[in-house]
Amino acid sequence: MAMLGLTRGTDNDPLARAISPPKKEPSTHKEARILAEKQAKMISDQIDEELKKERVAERKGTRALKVLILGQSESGKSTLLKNFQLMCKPRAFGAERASWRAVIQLNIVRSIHLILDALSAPGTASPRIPAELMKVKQRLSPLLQVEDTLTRKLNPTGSDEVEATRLVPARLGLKDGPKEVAVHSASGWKSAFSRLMNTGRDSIDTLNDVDWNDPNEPGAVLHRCSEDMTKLWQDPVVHQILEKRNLRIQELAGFFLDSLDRVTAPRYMPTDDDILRARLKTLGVSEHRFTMNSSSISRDWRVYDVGGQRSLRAAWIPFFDDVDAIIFLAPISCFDQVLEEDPKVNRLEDSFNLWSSIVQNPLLRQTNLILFMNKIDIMRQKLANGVMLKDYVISYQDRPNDFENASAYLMKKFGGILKQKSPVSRVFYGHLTSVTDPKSTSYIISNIRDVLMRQNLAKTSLIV
Ligand SMILES: Nc1nc2c(ncn2[C@@H]2O[C@H](COP(=O)(O)OP(=O)(O)OP(=O)(O)O)[C@@H](O)[C@H]2O)c(=O)[nH]1
Ligand SMILES: [Mg+2]
Repeated sequence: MAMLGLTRGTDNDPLARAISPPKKEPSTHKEARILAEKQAKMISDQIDEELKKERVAERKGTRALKVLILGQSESGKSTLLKNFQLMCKPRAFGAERASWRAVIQLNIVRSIHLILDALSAPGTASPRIPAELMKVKQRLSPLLQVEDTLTRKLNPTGSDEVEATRLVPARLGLKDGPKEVAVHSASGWKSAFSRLMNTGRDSIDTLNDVDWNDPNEPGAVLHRCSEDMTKLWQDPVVHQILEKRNLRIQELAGFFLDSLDRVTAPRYMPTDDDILRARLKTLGVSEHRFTMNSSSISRDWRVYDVGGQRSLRAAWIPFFDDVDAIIFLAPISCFDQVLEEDPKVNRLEDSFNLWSSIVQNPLLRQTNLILFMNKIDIMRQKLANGVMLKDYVISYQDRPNDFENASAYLMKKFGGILKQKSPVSRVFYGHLTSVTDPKSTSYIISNIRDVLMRQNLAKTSLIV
């Protein structure tokens, strides 16, 4: 690796000029500069050494397998990554349990905020709100105040790691909406959070991180509002209004309103299942290292989780180089939904287009493409509730509106795109998944692991 700053005297080079020391440098500055340069050289040498090792390992065929998880926003990428963590690093996964509580609380507040917005939204077709429900609505107003406190809790050091934007429920005709919190990496915010928890403040219940003496503490506010939230969620008028506005809160990412009693209890600790259901949007790309074992072979994997929102997709491309496999998540239950970032685009259509551009990409010719048709649990429910696939996918025509036929049809469509658009002929690996179910997901991950490791072993023995 070239060391900038150690080679001087190139007067014509503007970069060298800009970083060279002043002609009359005081001796203390000179010493500090020389020390800094020595340290920089040491770091540079270490990086060179690591790169050398990586290249040697690569030649021997033992470099880490590189796997990218791709798909649109809310497709389940970070949830799939949590499954990898649960399988390969269960202790670390468990140690981070408490950090997820604030995310779950924020998810609850978001659902309630959306319902309250729907009740306040203008619209003559909505039923009249009974006086008792109005009182519940009023008593729940402190909940909306804790959104900011919760966001700050997720970002105790005030870093750029965490961002919060307001969702604008355009369909409701309102200016303001609940908060959507997003993070840059899957681990930074958690370690900042646990550092705060380990400061040992006496007044705080460290197991729960809840200061019960503070009336504004989110955990305490949620606990106090629990009964009213349940009343709101179970009210038939509320359900009529939500139905009229076509708002299916139970399908929202991070839905916990059916478990309010448990999740708002004073000593609540998120379960594995809760963590898999918690929603925290990803910004940027984060790398995660796992050691995978298959038939007595052990291999390092680097798994990359990315942000799926449209504006974040350009950041995927630098990671396409040398990638062994892409797991592409297409949430098929979203066939009747539009993108949050662009309400003109149907989500399933977006998944087809994205899949199509990935299978065609020349940089990915050598890459295994594995499709997860995800959220099949929601898909089953939706079709059973009578939402018609043919209303959104015209080519489905009069085929039966059941899960078996619908999923087989969509799988064929994804497979067809691969066959038609891929520049090389390749195997189509397609799975029906529900990545919030850790049991079936770990079974699928094990299958993929075995296929990739066997394939890589075959390649290595050809090389040797
Ligand atoms: N019911 C159900 N929910 C799922 C499934 N997969 C993911 N989810 C939920 O969908 C939400 C979104 O999942 P994420 O993993 O955060 O989505 P993402 O693809 O990482 O989204 P971005 O970070 O915005 O790109 C989470 O609340 C998950 O719990 C599934 O198969 N079934
Ligand atoms: Mg994510």
